[in-house]
Amino acid sequence: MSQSLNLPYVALAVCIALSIYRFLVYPLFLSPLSRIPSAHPLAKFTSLWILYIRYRNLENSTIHKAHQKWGPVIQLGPNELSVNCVKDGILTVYSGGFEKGDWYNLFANYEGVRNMFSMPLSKQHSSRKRMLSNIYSKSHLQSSPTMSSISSNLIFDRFLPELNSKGDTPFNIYALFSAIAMDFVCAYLFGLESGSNLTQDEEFRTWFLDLYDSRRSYNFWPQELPRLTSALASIGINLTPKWVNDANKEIEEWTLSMVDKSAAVLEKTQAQKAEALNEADIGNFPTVYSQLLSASAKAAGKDGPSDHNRERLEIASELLDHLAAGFDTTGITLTYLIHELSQRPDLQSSLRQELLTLSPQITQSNNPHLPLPKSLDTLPLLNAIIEETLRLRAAIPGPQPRITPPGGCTLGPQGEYPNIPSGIRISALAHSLHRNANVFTNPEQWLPERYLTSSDEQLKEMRRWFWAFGSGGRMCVGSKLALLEIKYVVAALYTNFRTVVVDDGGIEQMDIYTAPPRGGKLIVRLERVED
Ligand code: HEM
Repeated sequence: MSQSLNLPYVALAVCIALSIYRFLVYPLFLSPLSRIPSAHPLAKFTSLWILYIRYRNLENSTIHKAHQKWGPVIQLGPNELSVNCVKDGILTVYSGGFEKGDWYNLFANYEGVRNMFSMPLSKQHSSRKRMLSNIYSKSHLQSSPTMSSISSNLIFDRFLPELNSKGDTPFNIYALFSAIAMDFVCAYLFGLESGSNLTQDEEFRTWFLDLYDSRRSYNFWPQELPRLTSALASIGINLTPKWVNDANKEIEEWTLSMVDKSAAVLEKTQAQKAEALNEADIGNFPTVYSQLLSASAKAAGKDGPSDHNRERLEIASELLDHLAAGFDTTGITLTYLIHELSQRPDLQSSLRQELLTLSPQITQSNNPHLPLPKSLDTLPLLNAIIEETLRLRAAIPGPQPRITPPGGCTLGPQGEYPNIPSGIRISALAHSLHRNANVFTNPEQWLPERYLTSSDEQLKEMRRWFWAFGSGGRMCVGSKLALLEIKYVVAALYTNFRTVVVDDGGIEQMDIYTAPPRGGKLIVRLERVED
């Protein structure tokens, strides 16, 4: 009798002992992660702390402060780490074998149609990347007649006329930069005629940018708690408001319309190669669409794709990701570059002097002739200004999560943390890597001069830590396109104008993965420069 009475107490005691072991003793003393410093006292035991930080949009600054306090490897949750070093840090995590997890599912489009960015496994990802890398390479972009025609058209027929139309009226240059960046990327994806024209169509620009921005703060639930989000959705509780899904659908429809126009252009010209087109049509060639279509057909074999609608959605999902990844980031970078340069009139003058050495100069009278892209690469100040903006104001400053592979890994600059198990979420973030004071003196200051006066050794070190485009197999495929368009836009602007900030309220970057100015604007006034 007394024995059976004791049984529940014994069971309770066992449960308590097991819980103490599982939730206190193991994480504090026995887990291979136990020696790694915690970003917060709760991080060893629960993910609630880091979830709260993410929910409040405080992630990048909080993780950075924790790295400054606790070193290059820190624990964010029972199964989550952050690294802030190159050796046994980003070189380990981003060089292969560490797959993407559920966090990237959100970037699939058309109800789950994956694109390169959201493909979890490297095998599938690399086969898609092989289809696309060549057309995004520097050599291809710099020698492509289509890219040359696109650049000339967008700079002379859209961007400069738009700037000229402003007179001395202040305007939001962030919206204009987002527009020209979208037109560049869409023209390369779909061709000039089938792509966007946000630069000249202000009404459409406002519609699109509002639609796009309205969705920004609704990523938390599906990205951080995907299972809870879908479980609640299955019983009718939607954590993402319906209008966000509607906004996504509108953007998807818009992309499909550009895909279909590109298909019609290709069919009309019956050309798969840009070289086959005549001079007038060259800018209308849908480079990326055409490449993806032919590479997919090749991959499908001689019978071609079995489901044409599925193929259309696969292509649209991929291209939608490129336009979204391409316009937002480039617009943000240009905005911060102008914000910084506007505080430095002396540097604007030096930049202009450098730009006047280009041949031909980027003035309306030289329309349609632009200097070659490679001549822009040789301008030290222009390149230093861009590199420094990408460092201090990385458009994607937030963590890029990966999962530790089967077999685990070793972390820490001196390999201090061996035996990290598989299945751990691990990230690095440009925000922190770019603020290492041992590498970038006065890291919080925008100092393009650092690239002009540092020794070769220092420059090499700065470039090892430069991470605005990520690194490894999943690194940004569009980095060379972004740099090309940024250089043309900045060169066109400062050859012809000075910029003066009128209102920079809310210019600070949001503390999120892709980080635009909090206020969504930068109001400037242009002053025409005389020859
Ligand atoms: C200043 C401009 C840009 C910045 C700072 C930037 C930054 C990045 C970063 C950091 C990643 C890796 C993200 C991660 O793994 O979580 C990435 C990936 C990517 N970016 Fe960019 N990007 C820029 C412009 C562009 C442009 C113009 C395109 C147009 C094609 C583009 C397309 C992509 C794609 C498709 C990926 C996924 C690559 C893959 O999964 O292999 N980006 N970008």
